[in-house]
Amino acid sequence: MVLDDLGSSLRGTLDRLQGKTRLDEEDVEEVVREIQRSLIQADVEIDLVMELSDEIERRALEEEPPGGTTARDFVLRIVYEEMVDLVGDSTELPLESQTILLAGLQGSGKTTTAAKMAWWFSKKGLRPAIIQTDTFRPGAYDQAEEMASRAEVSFYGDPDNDDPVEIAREGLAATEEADVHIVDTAGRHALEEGLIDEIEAIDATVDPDRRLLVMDAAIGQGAKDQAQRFEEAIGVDGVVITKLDGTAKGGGALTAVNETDSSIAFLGTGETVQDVERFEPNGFISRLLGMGDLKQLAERVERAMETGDEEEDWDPEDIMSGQFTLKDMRHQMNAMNKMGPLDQVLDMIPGLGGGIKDQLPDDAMDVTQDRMRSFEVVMDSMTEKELENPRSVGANQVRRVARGSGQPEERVQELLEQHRMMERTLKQFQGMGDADMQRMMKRMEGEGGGGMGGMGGMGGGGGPF
Ligand SMILES: Nc1nc2c(ncn2[C@@H]2O[C@H](COP(=O)(O)OP(=O)(O)OP(=O)(O)O)[C@@H](O)[C@H]2O)c(=O)[nH]1
Repeated sequence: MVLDDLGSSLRGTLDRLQGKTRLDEEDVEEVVREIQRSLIQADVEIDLVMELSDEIERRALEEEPPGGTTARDFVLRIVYEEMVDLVGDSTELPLESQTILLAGLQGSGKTTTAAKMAWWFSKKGLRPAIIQTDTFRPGAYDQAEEMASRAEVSFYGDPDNDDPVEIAREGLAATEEADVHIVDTAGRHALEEGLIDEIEAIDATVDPDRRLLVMDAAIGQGAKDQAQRFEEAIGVDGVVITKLDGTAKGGGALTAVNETDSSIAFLGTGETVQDVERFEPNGFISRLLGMGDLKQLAERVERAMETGDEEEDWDPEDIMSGQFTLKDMRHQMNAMNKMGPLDQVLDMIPGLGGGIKDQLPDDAMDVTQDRMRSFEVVMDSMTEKELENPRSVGANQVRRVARGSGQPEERVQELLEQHRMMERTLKQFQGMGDADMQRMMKRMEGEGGGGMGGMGGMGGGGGPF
């Protein structure tokens, strides 16, 4: 899909930040370089690339990662927010009577998009009509009529009339029973004066509620000039990016959005009238970065910032007294991102510290780090409710979380099983008084300190991770 390169190379760079809770300039420069490289490859205009990457760099160096947030999540949230800010929300398209004018170069996909949008509006219960004013390209009328019948919507054109403005006027009158009028216009190979004059005349006649610039995803560096000219001529309220089902990157359309201070309305993903998607920034950017549901992650980091340093608020004794949630597990995993984490956590829990840490096998942490990384990615795609109450997670949620995180369902199940095991172990400790706790620790140490007893070792399987 769009900007796929950004997803894979950026993911690699961000994963290298996995164990860090603080960012140095070198880390940030590496992430920014990756973003610049990928956006340029995706045909985003260079000035826009520099503007975006400067802001990411500034924020990553100036802003404090909130407690309990890894450097990777912190940078990811910044990249996500800046990308969403760049593409903006989808163009407002109220489900009510309106007239929409489509403009764009020859072959950009206007006629196809007119039929796709008409089909989309008809599925929303509205009565759309397409008005075909292209008198320039032979065959335009027949193609438009054919596509309108495939979309099963009203159509108006006049193959015997060579005045597009008159066709537009007559078309509005002839389809007055429709509530959404989509006016398709002629394209040209380039931004000729004739094209601009014609589109200005049609615009003045139909006085549309919305003007959408239709752009082929492959447009590349030419997007800026094209967007500027149509913006000057009629003003652009939104962009439709077509042919995203091909290899094209679509970055040029991001330039057009920036240049016209507009937004993206639809994505064209094939030649049939059903191959159309309403633009949605969260899904678009999350898919783009290949990082599961980033909106969840961004909101979680946001909450960590609002509630202060969660790490300071979190008292490991909490897990001995109440419900043990996946958030507690995440805290422990974040603590593990620092130095010798479980040791610290154990030291924080009365009676659980002492000689146990010397019993942990050396490679335990390494095995745990790998599994922790994938557990983190899984948790990034879980809702607050699921994190608070993992026992409520059923088969459907497991499927959704696996899809959103890009992890196998088995990994999601493994996380839930590890949580249940850890919770069971902790319940054994909860009923104990300090004296009992001490006696238990002596017994465990007496048995060669077999790891954490019910908490298991740190190796694969059987342990809390
Ligand atoms: N694969 C793919 N092809 C598309 C898409 N949108 C349009 N096309 C194809 O691109 C070609 C041009 O589409 P049109 O809708 O005729 O483009 P136009 O802007 O109306 O062209 P003019 O009428 O000459 O100005 C056609 O072969 C369409 O089938 C898309 O999203 N994906």
